[in-house]
Amino acid sequence: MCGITALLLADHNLMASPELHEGLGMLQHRGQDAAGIVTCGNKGRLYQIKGSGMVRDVFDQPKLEQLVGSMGVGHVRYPTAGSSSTSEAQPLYVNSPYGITFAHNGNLVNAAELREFLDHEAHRHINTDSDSELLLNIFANNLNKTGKSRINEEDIFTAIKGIFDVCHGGYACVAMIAGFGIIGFRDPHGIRPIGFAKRQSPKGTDYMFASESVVCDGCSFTDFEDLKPGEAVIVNKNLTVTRRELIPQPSFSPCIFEYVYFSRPDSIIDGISVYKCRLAMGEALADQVTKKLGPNMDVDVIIPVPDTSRVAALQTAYKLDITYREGFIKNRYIGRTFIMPGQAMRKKTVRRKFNAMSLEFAGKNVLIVDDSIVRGTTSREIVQMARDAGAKKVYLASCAPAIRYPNVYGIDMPSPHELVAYNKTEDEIAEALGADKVIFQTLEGLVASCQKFSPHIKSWDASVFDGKYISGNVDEKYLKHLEGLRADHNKGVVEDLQSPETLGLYNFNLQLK
Ligand SMILES: O=P(O)(O)OC[C@H]1O[C@H](OP(=O)(O)OP(=O)(O)O)[C@H](O)[C@@H]1O
Ligand SMILES: NC(=O)CC[C@H](N)C(=O)O
Ligand SMILES: [Mg+2]
Repeated sequence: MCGITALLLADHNLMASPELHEGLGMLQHRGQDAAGIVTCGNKGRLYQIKGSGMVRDVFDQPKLEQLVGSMGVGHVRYPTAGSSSTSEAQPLYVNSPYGITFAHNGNLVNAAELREFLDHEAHRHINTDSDSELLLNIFANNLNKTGKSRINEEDIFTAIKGIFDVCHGGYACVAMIAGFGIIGFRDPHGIRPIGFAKRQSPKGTDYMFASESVVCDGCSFTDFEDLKPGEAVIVNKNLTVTRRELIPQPSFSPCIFEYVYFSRPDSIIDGISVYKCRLAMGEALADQVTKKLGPNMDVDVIIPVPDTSRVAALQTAYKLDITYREGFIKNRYIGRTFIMPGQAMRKKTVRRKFNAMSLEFAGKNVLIVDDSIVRGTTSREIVQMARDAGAKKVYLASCAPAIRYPNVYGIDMPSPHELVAYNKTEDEIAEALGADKVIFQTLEGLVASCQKFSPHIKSWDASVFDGKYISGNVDEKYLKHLEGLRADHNKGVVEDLQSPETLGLYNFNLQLK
């Protein structure tokens, strides 16, 4: 999952970079590998700072001051294609036509086909293994077909419709055309989230796009609206907003994992409060716990795995009328582990990140609640820590069902063999994690927890739970190919091969020193 944002200020004498930077800080939980901002000055010149690491590693005050201009785009990255090399940090840029910068959240499932088309037919040079570079070049190629020296909104809508026709997978995108304005669009299934909001200022209305509403809230924008599946919104530098649904009958299937784990609880995505969904997941989980452990269960205390499971775990405890306690203390300076690259780093980090307080575990039967169990990295360590802290019995409950299938739409889970639940029964999973029992949410329970707040959403991308992929182009052959490219044990090999020429065309990382 990546985070994207774009901002256009009504007052052309102000700078967009400070708020883009703040916005990226609020999206940090969506990507920790790289961050970047590109702004556009009044003469149509672009200014870029991007590099590997967290937002705080890439930017400082002097750098932000170099990013002049009242409009810009920003990105935080969690790679799902290519490598974590700095050369694939976003936003990406092509000078022809018109000077386009681009930021993408999601993943394409027909990247190989697009790459071939761009090479053989469009004759566009692709410099990295990033699928986002392909999306950008399809957009550029479509815009180029106008043959015009200056384009208008119609041309942009036609170019985006052209993307929808050929690019399959999950994609929420923002773009900026130099001297023209900013654009947001969302794939025809609306798998990945994006919305936009406005703010009155003395010179007119400012506009902001963001992956999550929390960014717009935090920057005092109001009237946040999600983009519809297959919709594009253009805000030009004269502050005219034009929006169009480019797919007549889109099939809306937003990613349900946004509600389980990815999004911040204080975001409203597609009209649904993530916080409320997590409370509902906690309640539904309580029913499963009762079913599996019986109404007279021997659980003394419920303990969440910080951070994401807290909201749901509290509600599970409330519904079961069992004491809730924060037994694991998390080091607040260590980021999310699931989105870190490589199993070795994830494992090491989990161990350093948590500390179990014996006074909450010693001599007790504990029910540990997490939002999801994916590779089992967290659960394995947590269960052991609970035992080391003196727990008698350790039950483990997950607010999401067992994850048994890869994700292909922007979450880096490319290999079923890395998933702890793959090909295992619940008892086998419990054994693998060292728990006395594991209890999973049912898929019906999860869907109902989100659906109750969103009767307008009839279908969800729940592919990691049920193996049903909404877009075309996902078959056994593709899944094998993806696993070959991106499974943890292969990723290292690919990255080594690319090294050391991963500096990127503009050597932007040299500016960072
Ligand atoms: O089974 P695993 O492969 O370990 O993945 C699942 C765990 O990873 C996530 O936590 P993370 O530390 O990324 O973020 P959080 O602090 O938001 O909970 C998630 O909340 C689970 O705890
Ligand atoms: N997680 C994402 O959204 C990743 C975007 C894009 N596929 C990349 O790897 O950069
Ligand atoms: Mg967690």
